[in-house]
Amino acid sequence: MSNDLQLTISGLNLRYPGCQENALNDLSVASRGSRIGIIGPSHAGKSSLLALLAGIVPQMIPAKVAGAVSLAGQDLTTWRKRHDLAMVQQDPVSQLTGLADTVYDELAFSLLNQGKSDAEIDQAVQLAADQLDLTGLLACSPNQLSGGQVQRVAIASALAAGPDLLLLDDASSQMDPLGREHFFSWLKKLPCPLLIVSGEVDDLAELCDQIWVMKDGRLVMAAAPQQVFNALNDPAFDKPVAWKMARKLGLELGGRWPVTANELKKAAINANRN
Ligand SMILES: Nc1ncnc2c1ncn2[C@@H]1O[C@H](COP(=O)(O)OP(=O)(O)OP(=O)(O)O)[C@@H](O)[C@H]1O
Repeated sequence: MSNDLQLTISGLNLRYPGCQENALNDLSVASRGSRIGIIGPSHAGKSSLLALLAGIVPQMIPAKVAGAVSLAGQDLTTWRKRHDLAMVQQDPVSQLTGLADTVYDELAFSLLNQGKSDAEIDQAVQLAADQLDLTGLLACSPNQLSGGQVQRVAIASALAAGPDLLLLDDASSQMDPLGREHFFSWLKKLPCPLLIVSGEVDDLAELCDQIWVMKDGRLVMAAAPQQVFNALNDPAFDKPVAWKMARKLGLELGGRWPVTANELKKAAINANRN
């Protein structure tokens, strides 16, 4: 699989038992690039979409599903049999094994199950810990950690197994501002494709090749961040700070308001030249 996500969804409908409404309604979209951000208000269906891609729905959480999903030209079920997909859910504590005495053991857990050697496990654990800034916490009990630290452990555990695709559902919600900044700059260097649900529109604008906008189980728009935040006119969706500043200062770039710090800088330089 190339680094592009190559995810195609056609006419996807999902309804939980006993519900009157679909959680996903006739969703059709094709990914562009390797890092896709998903935004939307509560109940938009963001978590349901990720849970379906991960196989949690309908395997563990029952739901009626119709439509087609393919990854790299294979249908989702076939792709999942041949590849590793990792998902970090909204509540990181529920994702810890509950069996590990230390953060090291927690990170090693899935690798042990994969039958890796001690040396391979140690190398993968040290690398994942280093990437998520957890090296100093490897000897600690997972029970002693803050919410943001638990989120980083859950992400490092997912990463240690070397997934072909990473799904992150609001995985930075409990991190402090500095932790979140490190986390998003680390995501930029991630070698595998990524689908990330987050309310951090500034970070998503900087990180993502494409943003999917969802509301009430429907896809409202799928486009590059600059296109999305310039076209969205719904108060339910926040705009990046760069967009707000550019609009206040009248700093356009190619007929649109910038959405990243770099774009804002370019627009300011252009304005000074003219
Ligand atoms: N296990 C479930 N059983 C029944 N209904 C569910 C279940 N999970 C989600 N729903 C419903 O499906 C709809 C979409 O929920 P979902 O969690 O996917 O949205 P979301 O965009 O992730 O929302 P949030 O941002 O609040 O997490 C909601 O109406 C929700 O109540």
